[in-house]
Amino acid sequence: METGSGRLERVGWAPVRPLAMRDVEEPGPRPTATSCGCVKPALETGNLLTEPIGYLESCFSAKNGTPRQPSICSHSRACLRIRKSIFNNPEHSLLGLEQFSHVWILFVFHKNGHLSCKAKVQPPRLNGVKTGVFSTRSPHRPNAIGLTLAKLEKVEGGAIYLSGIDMIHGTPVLDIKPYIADYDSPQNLIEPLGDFNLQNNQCKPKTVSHCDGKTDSCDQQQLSGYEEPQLYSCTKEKPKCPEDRTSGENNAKHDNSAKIQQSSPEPRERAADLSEESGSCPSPRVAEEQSGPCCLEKRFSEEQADSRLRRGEEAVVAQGHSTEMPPEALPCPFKAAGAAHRSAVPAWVKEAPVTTLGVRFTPHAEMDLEHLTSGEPGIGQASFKYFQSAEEARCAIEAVLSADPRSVYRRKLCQDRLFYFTVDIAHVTCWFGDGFAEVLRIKPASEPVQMSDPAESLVSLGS
Ligand SMILES: C[S@@+](CC[C@H](N)C(=O)[O-])C[C@H]1O[C@@H](n2cnc3c(N)ncnc32)[C@H](O)[C@@H]1O
Repeated sequence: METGSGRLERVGWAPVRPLAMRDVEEPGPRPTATSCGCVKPALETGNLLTEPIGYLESCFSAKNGTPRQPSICSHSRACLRIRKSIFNNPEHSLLGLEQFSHVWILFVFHKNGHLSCKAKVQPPRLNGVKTGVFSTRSPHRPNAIGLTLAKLEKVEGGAIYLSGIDMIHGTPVLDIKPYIADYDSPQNLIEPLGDFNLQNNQCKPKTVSHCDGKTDSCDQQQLSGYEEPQLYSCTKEKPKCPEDRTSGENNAKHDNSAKIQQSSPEPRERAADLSEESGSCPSPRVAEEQSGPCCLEKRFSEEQADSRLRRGEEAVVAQGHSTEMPPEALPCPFKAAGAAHRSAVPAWVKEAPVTTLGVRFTPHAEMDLEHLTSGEPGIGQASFKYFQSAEEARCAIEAVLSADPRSVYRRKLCQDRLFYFTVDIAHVTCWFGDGFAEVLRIKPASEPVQMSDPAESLVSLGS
């Protein structure tokens, strides 16, 4: 349940379970129960009373249409102001952070409504098939804590500006940590462990090829043999790469001699959509090959950066298994390989049955987008708060839609229904056809997004 401040009630407090059960199951110091049945916060017991360091100002106002992973939409932007109640001088807490290109953001899925106690979830990428919650990036988890690797655009005073995010406006942020490739990314890439057979709901272990070398050429070799999933198909010429401009704008940051992590990741169009699906679960469909063109040409260096990000992401999901195969029957890649440096993901992460969609805009929608940018009479003086151009807005809309943001339920049972989402000041109406999404209208969002923390306010990230 949510509190007035937008936080889940149980955040900071241990799940309310009978003490007798805890006595049996959990060794270690016993928490003390209060009269209300809560457990006293104590580091020793892991019952941490959290206090958000800030509330995110995001270009996504609601869950609908928010990317399922940060890598889906590099144009998605946000700002986080450190609250004065946390540190007297919030800017002091951010000293040195500007030397990093990427940061981990730990946050609360505050709009989940309640904490989840379901051990199995249905990631949209599995199209209705269930798997264990801890093998997914589902927002519905026992402690409702999210983890996102975001690009750090700039640090200004007591605020950080981010891009490549998948959190909604008002998200309570618990912590920021620098991304350090040497610590956070396993050095070697190996192939997916097995084929996730959706028809039989079984995992066929695959011959795993290991690369023990640490050179880029080795990585490259492996990657070149790897089929990239395509996440979006542009209908127009490729726009100017925003990262190019951003890096120019952030010269001061990049010129800093202390900044050494050139190998840091560049979250891009690739996405491991491991989030949970809410709604009903129709029967799984037979796996299909992913198809469709990918218009995002990448520079070689970006490819390398992407590969590093992939390795970082891949480390998150360690073992592939279906819900019907006992986990103990499957090989553990880390133990089997006897190497701590390797990461692996189940095949369903990379070869999901969910197709990447082509995205198109009707002439009407194209006109709407122009109006939105120019702030023409009758439309109002709309101007983007987060996007730096109409082209960025278009790219973000395309990226969101090409990853098919619909729930499995909608995908299967409400195919002809209109789909709405708001990004920045654009309220987008679209529909989905076979293998594509079409944007019908883009109108100014009627209501400004409300902050969870009333002390905070919207800022323009374009400045
Ligand atoms: C699948 S989760 C992944 C988040 C993070 N990258 C992770 O792995 O923990 C991302 C989805 O969570 C939902 N979401 C984002 N912010 C949220 C919030 N504050 N409360 C509830 N749901 C949120 C959106 O629907 C978004 O598509």
